Amino acid sequence: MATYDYDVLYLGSGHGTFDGAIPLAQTGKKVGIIESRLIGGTCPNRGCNAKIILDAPVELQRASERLKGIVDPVPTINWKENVEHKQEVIDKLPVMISGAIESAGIDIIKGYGTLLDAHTIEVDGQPHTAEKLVISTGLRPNKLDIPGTELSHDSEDFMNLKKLPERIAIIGSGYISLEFATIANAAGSKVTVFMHGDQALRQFNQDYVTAVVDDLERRGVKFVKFAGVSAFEKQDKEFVVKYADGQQKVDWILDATGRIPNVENIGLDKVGVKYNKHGIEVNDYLQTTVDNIYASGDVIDKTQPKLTPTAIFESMYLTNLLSGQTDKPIDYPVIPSVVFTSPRIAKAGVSVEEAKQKGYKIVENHLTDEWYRQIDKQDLVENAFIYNEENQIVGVTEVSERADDVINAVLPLIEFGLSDEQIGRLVYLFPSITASTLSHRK
Ligand SMILES: Cc1cc2nc3c(=O)[nH]c(=O)nc-3n(C[C@H](O)[C@H](O)[C@H](O)COP(=O)(O)OP(=O)(O)OC[C@H]3O[C@@H](n4cnc5c(N)ncnc54)[C@H](O)[C@@H]3O)c2cc1C
Ligand SMILES: NC(=O)c1ccc[n+]([C@@H]2O[C@H](COP(=O)([O-])OP(=O)(O)OC[C@H]3O[C@@H](n4cnc5c(N)ncnc54)[C@H](O)[C@@H]3O)[C@@H](O)[C@H]2O)c1
Repeated sequence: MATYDYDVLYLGSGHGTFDGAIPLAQTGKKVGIIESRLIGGTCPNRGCNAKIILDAPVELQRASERLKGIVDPVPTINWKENVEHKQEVIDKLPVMISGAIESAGIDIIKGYGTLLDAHTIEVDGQPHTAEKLVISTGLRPNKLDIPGTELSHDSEDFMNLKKLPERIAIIGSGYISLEFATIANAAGSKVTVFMHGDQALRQFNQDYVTAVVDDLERRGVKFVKFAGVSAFEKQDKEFVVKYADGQQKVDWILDATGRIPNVENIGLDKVGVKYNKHGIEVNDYLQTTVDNIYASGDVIDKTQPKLTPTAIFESMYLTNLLSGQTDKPIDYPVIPSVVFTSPRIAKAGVSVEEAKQKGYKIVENHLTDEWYRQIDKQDLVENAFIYNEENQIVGVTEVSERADDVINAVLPLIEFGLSDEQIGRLVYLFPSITASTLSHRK
């Protein structure tokens, strides 16, 4: 039998890898991780963690704005300090994650890996072999294929800006666009969002999205629908966005038109791992078209949302599969999702749209005047609970400043299909967002 350097070798070190690789090594497997950039991947270093730190002062500013007269004055955001604070907090993350990886006895191999054959990944001319490989190379920002595309920037560049540009153009109207439009607008930049069509955040309840977009418009963000952005140009110190109805001068351009899988130039074709423009093709065991090669995280072509909780769940599933603790296919739980605008929009399970198609019961609540939400004078609180034929909650969505907490609170009720009687036995702290929200569930 062939001997390899490792039992399992991961390509990429994000959440699709490290959450599962650490417990896998603790089962006694010899594990290696190859990473070309910062350990921990996108989420801690240039995604979720970084973004939510930049957003914290926006939350504070919004709350002070609503409590004007009680809390004065409404704070302004010091961009430079905010970015420095973000950096100080996130700089510790790759160090901490590397420490946890190495304490578990895992080798970290720094460099860009390319598959040579089904058991070998080469880094800087050095082959590393393993019985099983896990490809977890994530996504990278899309770049519009238009003249002047090199003049635009990505989400990572935005979060590292030392000075906030006076005028920012954001292309696209998905998660990154709306979250960053919120942050830049609150910090004082003039933002224009160039939309592909006439709908932002298409995966979310459109009534809630419209309310958030209207609020951003009132705050000065301009939305250009069916923009048909065709070119970027540089004129002296300014940049010009050319679009269907004309052109607009700005100081900085953010291309937020989606993220694409890192599947090229890593040797997948050579070894026969199939992929397409959505990512690597896997079966229900996260196994690729080559038996001993698996994939995990955002790089997989999947219907599940490409988010950190999904990547963590997949890497933990592979821990169990590759250590022999399960031989069952992956069984995804309900994966919640939130867009960190202010107010936020969050959801889990069956959507209102699907519920209408299926004839499910929909309980809609307008909770702006509810006493708990009036503590900080929230001016937009709407939610919807979806019930199936057995009267179990199968979906929930909310727009409010606390929408993320609400969805987390309702999630176990959906995932475990609790009956009304069982939910009645859950006694929550009072006063609290969970107690307040669940009292309006039916
Ligand atoms: C701006 C932004 C904000 C986000 N906010 C949220 C959020 O609030 N909540 C949420 O759930 N999700 C959020 N996400 C998504 C989240 O970051 C991803 O779902 C998550 O990071 C996926 O983990 P992963 O391990 O699959 O990929 P990644 O974290 O991208 O890790 C892949 C790693 O592989 C490395 N790599 C690639 N190719 C090679 C190679 N050939 N050799 C060596 N190394 C290689 C890369 O350098 C990278 O470190 C956000 C993403 C972005 C961009
Ligand atoms: N809160 C979160 O969980 C969070 C936050 C940020 C990012 N993310 C992750 O990162 C991924 C990428 O975020 P994103 O906002 O870049 O992608 P996205 O898929 O959410 O949005 C892309 C946007 O670009 C638009 N677009 C596509 N092609 C275009 C074109 N040619 N011209 C103009 N617009 C075009 C789309 O219509 C859409 O509005 C998300 O899907 C998500 O997985 C998650």
